[in-house]
Amino acid sequence: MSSLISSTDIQSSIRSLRLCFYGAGSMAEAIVRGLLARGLADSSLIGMFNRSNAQRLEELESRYNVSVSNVEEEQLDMLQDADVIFLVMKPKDAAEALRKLSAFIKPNQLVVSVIAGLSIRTIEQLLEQPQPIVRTMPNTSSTIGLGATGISFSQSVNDDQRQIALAMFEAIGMATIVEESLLDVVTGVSGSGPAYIYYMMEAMVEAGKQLGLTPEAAREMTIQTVLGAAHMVKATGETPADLRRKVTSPNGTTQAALEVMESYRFSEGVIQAIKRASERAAEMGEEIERSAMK
Ligand SMILES: NC(=O)C1=CN([C@@H]2O[C@H](COP(=O)(O)OP(=O)(O)OC[C@H]3O[C@@H](n4cnc5c(N)ncnc54)[C@H](OP(=O)(O)O)[C@@H]3O)[C@@H](O)[C@H]2O)C=CC1
Ligand SMILES: O=C(O)[C@@H]1CCC=N1
Repeated sequence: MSSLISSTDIQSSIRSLRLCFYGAGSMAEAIVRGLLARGLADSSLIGMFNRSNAQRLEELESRYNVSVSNVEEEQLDMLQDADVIFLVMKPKDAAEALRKLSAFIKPNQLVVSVIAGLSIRTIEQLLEQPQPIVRTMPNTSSTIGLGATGISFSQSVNDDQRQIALAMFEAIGMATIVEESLLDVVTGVSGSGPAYIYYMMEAMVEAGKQLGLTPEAAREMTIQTVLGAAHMVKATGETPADLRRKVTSPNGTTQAALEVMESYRFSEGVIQAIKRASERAAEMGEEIERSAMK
């Protein structure tokens, strides 16, 4: 693969790559949908398979025109023929999947993992050979091109492969290269992050309904408020704290609301939640590492 890329036509180079998605759940779909929507992949070169859910494969085939298979030999062909293999199964299924892959993976095949907690070292252990590995932590907003992805590389990833990986994740949102040791933090902040915002939105909609808004009005007002707030931070370049102060009139409604939030230790709760998510990512990585030793 190293001869494929010049910096000027990286996008067309990526389009010529054969991609295999080992796992066909939410995250695999988010990446495929994002890459296709941005014209950065050719559906005829994408293969996807899962463990047992045939109906899910039919859905993906009809939605994206990708190749799918529930036949083991065909799945092995997809893996063997791929330039890039995406590991998109749950952490608990990773060790078994990687052991299977170790039997035939070739040194030039790029492995891209999105699995929370799973370290490059454990992937290498399970593959039992040096391999170019890109460890990432994206999020589901990649589906609409607004993902946020942290990326780390194994030592054997060459410059072309770095560019390929970076361009793929930049095409489906923003991507930042971080030290591998920080990927668990990225998981806590942005990997799980969309769920925190949805959780907040659920509560805002519920409050609106309880206070008499129709469900539709509560939902629409909440969506626009979150969208507007995120855009304001980005468009103005001001800090969230400054923008918050501009909403908060002395002794007004916002101050009253924020005081209630603080009495429930809202900020502290969010900080502790993100620390716990990141700690949990490390625990999940250790669990896979232990099963790799067996
Ligand atoms: N969801 C999210 O927001 C994010 C998830 N991640 C990471 O992405 C990974 C996938 O998560 P997500 O997409 O949510 O999970 P899903 O449960 O939606 O999908 C997992 C997929 O893996 C398949 N699978 C499991 N074992 C095997 C196997 N041995 N061979 C082939 N396919 C297999 C499952 O098949 P079947 O259904 O047939 O069992 C399913 O298609 C996780 O490791 C997670 O940490 C990272 C960032 C964000
Ligand atoms: O909840 C999880 O474990 C995965 C990782 C990041 C988002 N979802």
